[in-house]
Amino acid sequence: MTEPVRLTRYARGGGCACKIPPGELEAMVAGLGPPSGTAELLVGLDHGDDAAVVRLDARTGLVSTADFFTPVVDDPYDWGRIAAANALSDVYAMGGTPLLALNLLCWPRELLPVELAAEVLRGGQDVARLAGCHLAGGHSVDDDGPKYGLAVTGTVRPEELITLDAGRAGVPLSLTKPLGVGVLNTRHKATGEVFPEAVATMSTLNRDAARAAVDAGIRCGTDVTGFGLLGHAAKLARASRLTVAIDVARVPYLSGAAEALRDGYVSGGTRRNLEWVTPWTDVGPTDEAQRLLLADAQTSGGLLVAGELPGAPVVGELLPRGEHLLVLR
Ligand SMILES: Nc1ncnc2c1ncn2[C@@H]1O[C@H](COP(=O)(O)OP(=O)(O)OP(=O)(O)O)[C@@H](O)[C@H]1O
Ligand SMILES: [Mg+2]
Repeated sequence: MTEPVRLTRYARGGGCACKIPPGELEAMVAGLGPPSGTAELLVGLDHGDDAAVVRLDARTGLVSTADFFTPVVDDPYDWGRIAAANALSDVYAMGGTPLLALNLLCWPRELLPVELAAEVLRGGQDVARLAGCHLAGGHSVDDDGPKYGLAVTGTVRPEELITLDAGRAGVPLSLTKPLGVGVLNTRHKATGEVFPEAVATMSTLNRDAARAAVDAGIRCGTDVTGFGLLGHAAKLARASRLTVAIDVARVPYLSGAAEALRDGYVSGGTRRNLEWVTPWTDVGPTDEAQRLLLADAQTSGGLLVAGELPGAPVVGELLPRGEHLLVLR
């Protein structure tokens, strides 16, 4: 009998933890200069929002994003579902509705059977179907390691756009999924243990959370992915020219997250996230373990929105800009 393939063995950093760190990414794209096209650009590169948006007409914006990454779990079907939910999330995070998606697939043909790639794509297709989004094409290349994701196009009503720079002081911050998938995925990669709760949260669409946010009139937010709660909160604070206070005791975690951290399952991406935010952070009463969990690199994480949503815990508040971008309290 042959051993089942462990897909995470073929991943350097897993999932959104394989993203280029925030500081390096910003330095890299800074040289691009301002975008220039004929359509009115509603959201561009200014603040590193979740997707780009151009105006089609008075009532419609076109939302465009692409996301792909290395395996976060060994099961190819689950990885496909997670990668698709994560890619679609950037459209939801802008207050939009995904309409059309294309597969982006890198596959080491000589190392891994093509049947596994078909399972990955089947997972992506099933999640796109749940989202009511056509998955109707893509691009595939032979590569050293597997990577999968989607390019997604959607629409948004311009007045319903959710962006990083629309925050106002005094507004509470809500988080729609628990943290901890980074440390649990790191443990899964090292030991093969499966964490069904983590797989379930990562493959859950942010569609309902986004709809609730738009209906509640929320206009500021993002999804919490590779830069962790602290990294994404810092981007929101910077873009909105505010300070974000995080009420540490209110932040929800998946079960097993604290143990995984204690047992040392911390990705390099998480450590880089914490290093990136530390110069701008008042760490308050927190210890390093708490800060690492708050900076845990998420894959297909929840929405962090400025406002209150039924069923989502309030984890902090927007404050007038003080000495720090982030205050942990
Ligand atoms: N190579 C690149 N060229 C131009 N812009 C880039 C490039 N890579 C990333 N960006 C932009 O930088 C910003 C931050 O990217 P990042 O991938 O962190 O955000 P995201 O798309 O919200 O990802 P996530 O799926 O993790 O939520 C986005 O506005 C993205 O479009
Ligand atoms: Mg995003």
